[in-house]
Amino acid sequence: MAVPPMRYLPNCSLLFAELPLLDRPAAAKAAGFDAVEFWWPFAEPAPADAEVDAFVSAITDAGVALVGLNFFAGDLAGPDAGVLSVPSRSGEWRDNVAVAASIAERLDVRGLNALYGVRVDDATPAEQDDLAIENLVFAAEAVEAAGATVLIEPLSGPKPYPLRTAADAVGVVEKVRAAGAANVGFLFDLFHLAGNGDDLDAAITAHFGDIAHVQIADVPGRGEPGSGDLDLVSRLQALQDKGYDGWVSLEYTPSAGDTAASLDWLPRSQRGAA
Ligand SMILES: O=C(O)C(=O)CO
Repeated sequence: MAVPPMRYLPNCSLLFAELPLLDRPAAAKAAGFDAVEFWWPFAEPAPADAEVDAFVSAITDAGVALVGLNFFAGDLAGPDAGVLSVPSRSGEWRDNVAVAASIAERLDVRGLNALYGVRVDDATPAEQDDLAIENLVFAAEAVEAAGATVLIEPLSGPKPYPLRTAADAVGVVEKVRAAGAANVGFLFDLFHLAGNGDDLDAAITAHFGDIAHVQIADVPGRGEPGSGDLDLVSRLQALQDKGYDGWVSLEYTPSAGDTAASLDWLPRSQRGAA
């Protein structure tokens, strides 16, 4: 498989996960990458300063850029997929935004991924959507000084997560912009969208101007490119042909559990920042 020369980075919540979290940035650097991203790396929305400092040091000591970071998303391995549209969790969201914004300022993080949250029984979809826009504007304003963009991602899977298509996610981007925050963009995750049966080519055509970040994994299985049957190469080529010059995150689970072996498809010469 020959992928176009783009700026690739590993998502270190899934890649290098055979190592302790704080050892992963250095492992990514040793594997040839200049940048990484993480899902929220702490159990709490507002961890102790010492925990944050240790994470920041792991990034800077490794000599990589932290390009992307998810905001706190609740129990992502369990029932949650974000907290920002869940009324009982707005306090956690606001506490978390302050910490995430400070990390963004310290490390010059470009994109902060704001998972939308699942539907809950004690609020209507309309109430959750109104709260989501309010909380997204709050986050966008908080990270503006760092020059960062808030990212909106569609997800696949069984949770009652309402953003399933590119149009769903871009609809939220447009509402946040209409509410006054310009630094918000669409996270074009090819794995989740393909898993939901969305038309990737149509999404690139219709929503290219809103794409602020790209994530890839193969389908089915969320393994490395080549482990499934999704045509990632032609979609990356289409993005490049249209002028996408942002980052492409490798957000997959190495199919044999070994990150080094899972990177054979990406020559070392294509791993550094272009
Ligand atoms: O939960 C997931 O699958 C994600 O992609 C989070 O960003």
